Amino acid sequence: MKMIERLQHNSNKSVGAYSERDSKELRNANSTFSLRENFSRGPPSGETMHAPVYFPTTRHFLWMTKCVGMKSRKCISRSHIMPAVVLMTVVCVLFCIIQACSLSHAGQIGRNSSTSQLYSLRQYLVRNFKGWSAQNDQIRRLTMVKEQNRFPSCIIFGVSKGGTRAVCEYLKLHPDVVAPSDEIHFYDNLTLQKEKGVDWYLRQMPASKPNQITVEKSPDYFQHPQSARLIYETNNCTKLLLLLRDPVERLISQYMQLVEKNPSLPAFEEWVIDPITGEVNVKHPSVMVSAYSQYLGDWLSVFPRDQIHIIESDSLRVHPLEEMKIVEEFLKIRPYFTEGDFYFNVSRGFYCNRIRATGKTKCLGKSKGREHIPVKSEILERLHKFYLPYNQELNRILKMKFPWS
Ligand SMILES: Nc1ncnc2c1ncn2[C@@H]1O[C@H](COP(=O)(O)OS(=O)(=O)O)[C@@H](OP(=O)(O)O)[C@H]1O
Repeated sequence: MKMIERLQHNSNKSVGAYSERDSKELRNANSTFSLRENFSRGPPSGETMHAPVYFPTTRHFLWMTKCVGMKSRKCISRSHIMPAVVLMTVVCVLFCIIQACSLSHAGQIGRNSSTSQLYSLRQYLVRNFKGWSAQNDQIRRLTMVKEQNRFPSCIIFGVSKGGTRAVCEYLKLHPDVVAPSDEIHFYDNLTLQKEKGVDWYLRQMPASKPNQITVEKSPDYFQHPQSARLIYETNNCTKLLLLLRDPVERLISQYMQLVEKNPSLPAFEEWVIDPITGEVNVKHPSVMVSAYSQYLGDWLSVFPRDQIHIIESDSLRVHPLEEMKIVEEFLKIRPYFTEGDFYFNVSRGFYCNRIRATGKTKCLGKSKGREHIPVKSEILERLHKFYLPYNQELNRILKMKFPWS
């Protein structure tokens, strides 16, 4: 205490005149006082506020009166500046990363899982800090990157094994198109509709900019009785893409997929022919999906014909560029596809893509283009005969003719 009194006594000395020994002692003295203790004591009687440097509680007092208000440069020492610079650098770097991820998600930069995680972090921060959110919106307005989740303008609604993945992947190359990477299966799943609702469906769509359209592909919508009406109720302007393939080929393709998942499935002939009646087994939903006319009526009773574009699968396989140009026109997106975007991959047996930005090639996964089992001609004939009336009805409804109908 003696030492403190001496220091208080010296309080009218100038800072410069203060000896190094004194300041060392002052530091030690201050460190023995708790913050609360010092403030409750207040300045000793007779002590004036203009020289708080020499008051025993100087350190805390300084922080309260000068440093916090940043009015005095004296109190900003090197030990304060360095952490502040480091902190500001970290904040700036984080801000840049998060903004970059935002752009990336909007399709400006390549996407990967870590950027989408950071994008989610950014979304979380934006939601939670309203001030930052307002600032962020302003930045977005200024940079014209107004990205948001939108309901699909186009749904590839069927048919399963018709080449739906190929069309979706081709479309995703177009800069004006975004699409979820997976099938959403919302309109063919009553539980999803009841429990999660249409807001959930919207959240599954990737963010898009105003000049982009969203495309979704879930080929099982085609045979689901409620899908057409539900899609129309969500967005009656939705354009629909339908791929139709030779019904027998489509059935064999689906059987190949089923048998890969369940190797104990009977051989194709036994599976497709009902052992009791000796007729085509209509109990298999997969058999009936190829009876296209059965389902198409539902869609045409809800959607105007000009909102549905039909692609014949074999034509897409052989002439992808021509078919995609027609799709561009149908979707009213700017012409983008050129010959250089497609190349025939001999080992896969279909066209794959060449990515413009990187020059790399991109093919569909191994689950596409499975080798088909050989089927006896007698079974093939029976199947063609079975589908004939459905194909004729299809021609009548669509006023079109297909190579297999
Ligand atoms: N470019 C192109 N054009 C036309 N068809 C193509 C193309 N690329 C792949 N395929 C064939 O599409 C079949 C898979 O169809 P989907 O993608 O609709 O299958 S799925 O319903 O999503 O599982 C699948 O049929 P299978 O060969 O019978 O497996 C593919 O061969």
